[in-house]
Parts: sequence; structure tokens; C-alpha cells
Amino acid sequence: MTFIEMLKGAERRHGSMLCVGLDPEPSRFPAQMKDDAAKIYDFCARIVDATADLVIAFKPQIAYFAAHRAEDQLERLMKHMRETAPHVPVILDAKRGDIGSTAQQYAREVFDRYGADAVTLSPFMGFDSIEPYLKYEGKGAFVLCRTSNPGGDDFQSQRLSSVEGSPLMYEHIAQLANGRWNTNGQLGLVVGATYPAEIERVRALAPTLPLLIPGVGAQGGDAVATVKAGWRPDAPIVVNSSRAILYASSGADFADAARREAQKTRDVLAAAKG
Ligand SMILES: O=c1ccn([C@@H]2O[C@H](COP(=O)(O)O)[C@@H](O)[C@H]2O)c(=O)[nH]1
Repeated sequence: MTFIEMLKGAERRHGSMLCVGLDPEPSRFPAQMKDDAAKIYDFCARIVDATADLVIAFKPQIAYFAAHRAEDQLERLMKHMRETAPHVPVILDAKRGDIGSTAQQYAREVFDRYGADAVTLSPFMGFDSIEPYLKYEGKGAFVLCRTSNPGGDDFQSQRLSSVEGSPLMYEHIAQLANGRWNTNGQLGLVVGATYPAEIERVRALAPTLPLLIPGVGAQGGDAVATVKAGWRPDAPIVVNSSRAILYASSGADFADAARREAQKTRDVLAAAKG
């Protein structure tokens, strides 16, 4: 099954556009695990088990594992997700971008080593830095377009040229991902929930591409405005929330609290479809 098919299947089955982000930070773990990087797998597996029937996808962010030398725990977690929730796609948030020969190695890491269903990529180095990922048939790749952080303005909201009417950088990226870069229909775009007007613009330029939309929860993005701007019946959106769900409680009940927060967020997103 392709990534897109998995995404649409999980959306239907769970009535969900919510992606739970797995950004484990041991200093925020509950008392019995606190500051113990060896517990990263246990913490994340508890979150996965508590929320798997509520999500369209999971999104581990690789930096939170690598920073603690916990890549082996990420491998175990990927295996755990495949075994316990095989119908839920996993997007490895790695934001890779490098020359083709190095990109081939990153692609092997993402798809062969970790077995992810999709990855996040930076478009900054151009198509030859994206192409190696597209050789993995059926896998997905989300290209950064209009990111959720304010610094995204530095490049993404600049005009490509001083000619009136020329596209902004993020519009150009959306056009490329929707057009000549999308050789096998594997691409999606990353757009921040903190910028609903830009989500709407990206949706107009890329009417059916899946959008990965981080920024609800801890970053304060508007969940309802996000759905109205980005969701269409034939175009899935994957709305990520990490910290607000992972750390909904700092007590021993953290997994139950994460489930409650995930359920609440899923329901708010679903209701916004109208
Ligand atoms: O534009 C972007 C792209 C990626 N991210 C990632 O999403 C999560 C957000 O975490 P929260 O705790 O829900 O704020 C995190 O892994 C980021 O690296 C993003 O925030 N914005």
C-alpha cells in the first residue's frame, strides 16, 4: 500500500486529521522516567499505544532521538508502530536536504533503516536533492513550503524577482511540488497552522496534495482556521501536535492525559469540516 493510500485509510478509519508528533524530551518525562534518556522508547511507545486509534499519522522528529544517542530506540519504536498500528503511516521528520549522492544515503536511512512511510525534506538545494527519495516507490515526501516559525518569512515570503506579480518563494515551491517535481505523485507540502492565509493559498496552488500542518497546540495555531483553509474531501491534511499531547500531564497518568488531549484535538479538527 502506498503512503497516500495509508493516509486516506487512517483518515477514514479513525475519523482523524490529527498527527501525534513524537518529540521525546527526557527532562519533561514524568517522575519515574525523568531525565532518563534510556526511557525514550518506553515513553513514546506508551503514547503510541494510547493514541493509535485516534490519529491519521505519527511523526517522530529525529533530532529528539539523535540528541540523546537514542537512534536504536527510534528503530525499536518504528518497529513497534509497524507491529501494533500497521495501518497508521509514520512520517519521519528529518528535514533533509543535500546533494544527490548524500541524499541517497539519507533516503536509505529513512526508508531502509527506519522503515518510515514518508519524510520531510528541505527544497533549498533543488530537485536533485529531492529525487533520490522519489526512487522509493509508494513512499511520501513532504517538502517544506511555508513553515510554522516566524523566521520562515526571511526566505519563504520573499518575491522571486522584483517583477510585479512574480511568485513568493513558498508559492514557487508549491507550484514545483504540484507540478514538475512530482514525478510519481509522492510529494506533499509542509505549511504551518500559524499561517492559515498561506495554507489557503497553497491549497489553491496544489489542490490535491497532502499537506503536513504543524503548529497547533504549543505554537498556538488555529485548528479550525487550519481545517477550513486546507482540508478538501479529496486532499488530506495531516495536522501535527507534539508537546501539547506528549506533556498534557507530567504525572504517572501521562498516557491517559495524552489520549484525552488527542481526542479533544481530533474532535475539534473533525467538527471544523462543517
Ligand atoms: O514548519 C514546521 C515544520 C516542522 N515542525 C515540527 O513539528 C513539531 C511541532 O511540535 P509542537 O510541540 O506541536 O510545537 C516539531 O517536531 C517541529 O520540529 C514545526 O513545528 N514547524
